[in-house]
Amino acid sequence: MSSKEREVREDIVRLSRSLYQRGFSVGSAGNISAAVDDGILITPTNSCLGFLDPERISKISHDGRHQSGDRASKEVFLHKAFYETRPGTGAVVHLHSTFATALSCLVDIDPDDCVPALTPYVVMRVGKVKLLDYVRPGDEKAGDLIRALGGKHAAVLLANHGPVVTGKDISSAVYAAEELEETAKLLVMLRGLPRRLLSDDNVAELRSVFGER
Ligand SMILES: O=C(O)[C@@H](O)C(=O)COP(=O)(O)O
Ligand SMILES: [Zn+2]
Repeated sequence: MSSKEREVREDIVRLSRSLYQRGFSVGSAGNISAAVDDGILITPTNSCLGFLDPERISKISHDGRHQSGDRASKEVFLHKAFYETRPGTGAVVHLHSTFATALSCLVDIDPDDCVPALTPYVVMRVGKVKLLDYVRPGDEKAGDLIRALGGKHAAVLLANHGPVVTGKDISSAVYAAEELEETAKLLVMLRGLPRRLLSDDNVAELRSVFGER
């Protein structure tokens, strides 16, 4: 195993533990993957993000075949679809974090922009979030839904399930997932209040200065 892969495995363990300890995931919910030169590392199915063993993390080839470690997360199709369609994706984080999941259950959110631009940081870190139709966890159709986005979104909400967020590497993806969760919390807190969103010009300025997610 290359020293780079060893480092990525340690990063997955460390950041997953941190997410678990801060309540971004509970029990065995959620899964995290990261690209390495010769495949994709992904958390094993039914594993707890708080207690991962770097040696037992699953490794699959780019075409989805199991290479080593425990059995891969059942959401491997979802993760693979992001790597295949969004160039520059180095990691994918799926959580059941409370507020983002709450948003994914609301009937009146805009499916094309379900996390409106409340603050600059969510625009910079997360970008426009698409709501994907409900499919059973582990259903291969989730991969088709991601592929149909053509790589345009760095983050999605799976209806009645939770967020999936990508990044160029594991820490960027985790930070973006945290930002999405905090923004979802603000949106839920502000429901029913006359909130002010960033204007289209504000968002355009952020995208031109910091790039589009
Ligand atoms: O919600 C589910 O069942 C999955 O999406 C999940 O979060 C955990 O599945 P595994 O990664 O297969 O444990
Ligand atoms: Zn899930």
